[in-house]
Parts: sequence; C-alpha cells; structure tokens
Amino acid sequence: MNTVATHTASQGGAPLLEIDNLRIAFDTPQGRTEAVRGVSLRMGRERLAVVGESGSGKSITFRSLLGLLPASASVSADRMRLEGQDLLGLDARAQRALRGRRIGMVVQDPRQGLDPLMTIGRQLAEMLRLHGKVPRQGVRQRVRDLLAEVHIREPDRVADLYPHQVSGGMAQRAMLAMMLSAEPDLLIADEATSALDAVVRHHMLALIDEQVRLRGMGLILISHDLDLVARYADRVIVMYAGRVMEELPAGGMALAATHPYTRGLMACRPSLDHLGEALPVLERDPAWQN
Ligand SMILES: Nc1ncnc2c1ncn2[C@@H]1O[C@H](COP(=O)(O)OP(=O)(O)OP(=O)(O)O)[C@@H](O)[C@H]1O
Repeated sequence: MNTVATHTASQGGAPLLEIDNLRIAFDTPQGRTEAVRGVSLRMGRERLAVVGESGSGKSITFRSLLGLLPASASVSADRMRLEGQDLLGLDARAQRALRGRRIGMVVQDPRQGLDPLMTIGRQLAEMLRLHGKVPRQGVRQRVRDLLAEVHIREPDRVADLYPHQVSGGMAQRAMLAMMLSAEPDLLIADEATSALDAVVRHHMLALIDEQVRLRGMGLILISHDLDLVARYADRVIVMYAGRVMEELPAGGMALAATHPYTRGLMACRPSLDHLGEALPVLERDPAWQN
C-alpha cells in the first residue's frame, strides 16, 4: 500500500498536511539513488507516528517539507500542502518563514537546534522578536512563561545558562520551548527522545503530548520505538525502502498489522517479559521494494 487514505480534516476544511506522490532522489558519486518513492499521506491535527527501519526514508520525507535536505537531493511531488498552502516551489526565504512559524521540529540532539554561544533565554527572546508575536516589553515574561510551560522549574536561572550547561533532557525542553514560541500548527519530533534514558524519554514525550493537546497542533512522531508510538500516537504509518507499506491505528498496531514487514517489526521488539531470549531476525522480501 502506498497511500494513507485516512483523511482527518483540520479546521477550515483543508487537511493540515497533504502529500501526494513525494519522491526524493540523491545524486551520489555512484549515480542517482531514489530514497523516497511515491509517498502520499494526509493528516489533520492528530498524532501521526512514522516507523520503519533505518534508511527507510522517515526523516528525509519530513525534512523535505522544510527544505532541510542537502543540495544533492531532488524533491518532486504532485502535491505538498499545509492547510491548503502550497509548499512546493517556495523560495528559500519563504521556506525559512514556514519553518519558523508553522512547522516546528524537535530533533534527537537538541544542541543541533540551539546556538552554543547564546544563553537559552536570549535565544528564546530572539525567536519571539523574530516572530513578532509578543510586544517588546513582554518578551522577558514570555521567555519565563515558555520555559515554565515546558516544565522547567527555575526558568529565570535556566534562561541565563548556555546550552552546554544543561542536561540533555533540559536542552530538549529548551528546544521545544523555542519551537513553541512560534505557535506552530505542526510539530515534527524526529527521534526526539532516543538520546535520552528511558525515564527522561517518557517525560519528554509526555510533555510533547501535553503541548500538542493543549495547543491543538498536529504531531508527527518519527521513531523506532513501537512502544512509545503505541502510547503517544493515534495513527502509525510504516515505511520501508522509501514507501509507505501500511497505515495502522497506533493502539491496536499488533492486531491490525497485515503486512509481513510490519508483523516482523512487531515481533522483533525487545520485551521485558522475554528478557534474555533471542529476538527473531527481521526478514525482508525483495518484492516489497516494488
Ligand atoms: N545526503 C544524502 N546523500 C545520499 N543519500 C542520502 C542522503 N541523506 C539520506 N540519504 C539516503 O536516504 C535514505 C533515507 O534516509 P532517512 O534519513 O530518511 O532514513 P530514516 O528512515 O530516517 O533512518 P533513521 O531511522 O536511521 O534516521 C537512506 O537510505 C539514506 O542513505
């Protein structure tokens, strides 16, 4: 299956995100390789997870929305729209504006998204000024509020710290606060928690979840962790070799999975109930590539 048919319309009629027949190829010294091969999906202000093995095209599919691919990538699609706004053919400036305002992205290494030379508070203040959503005299208070909204307990103290002075979990919260400062419609969390330990990971996902619900945003959760996905997503798309193999409700994933690749993915999950037992090897069929 290559098209995610479920169509959850967002307010105003148009779906939050529509992608039809997205293709991404890279020019490499060995020739051209097609990494994404005709992905189509629609989503509303819901929580959509994207799973699939390494290299299946999860990250680049959603990075392409933001123009975050290297120059060696060629992107084409029949349609790519955010609430009806055409994302194809935007120039670099318009793409930056979109990235800043309507789509936020939280990545695995928060320090990638934070400037090491600026305190967290100053970075947040600059973002707020850039988006012009808060009057000048209100910026300081808004910085404090945003840090408190991501459950940072001593916002004034943390605002004065540089990214290297805080823990990984705290840096991710700060990055989330930066993204939220623009009041985006769609948040992309790309393996946002995999660099953290299990407890901190759940806290971060729970925080993202809370903010997504409070603000009525759409969430795209790109992850390898099927247990996290079952907990924090409504729907799941499963990618393999640059295509969408199937779409499932997150809750009943194991029951609903029909594609042998997805069933294999489920079976290969480590479980506390079977500690010490060998995991099955994920088998692949060349026919799935077609
Ligand atoms: N700059 C690049 N040049 C050539 N190929 C690339 C480049 N970036 C990504 N690719 C290829 O695109 C494919 C998809 O990459 P992508 O990062 O989207 O995978 P992924 O599913 O997100 O994997 P992971 O879970 O490991 O992050 C991979 O096969 C990768 O080799």
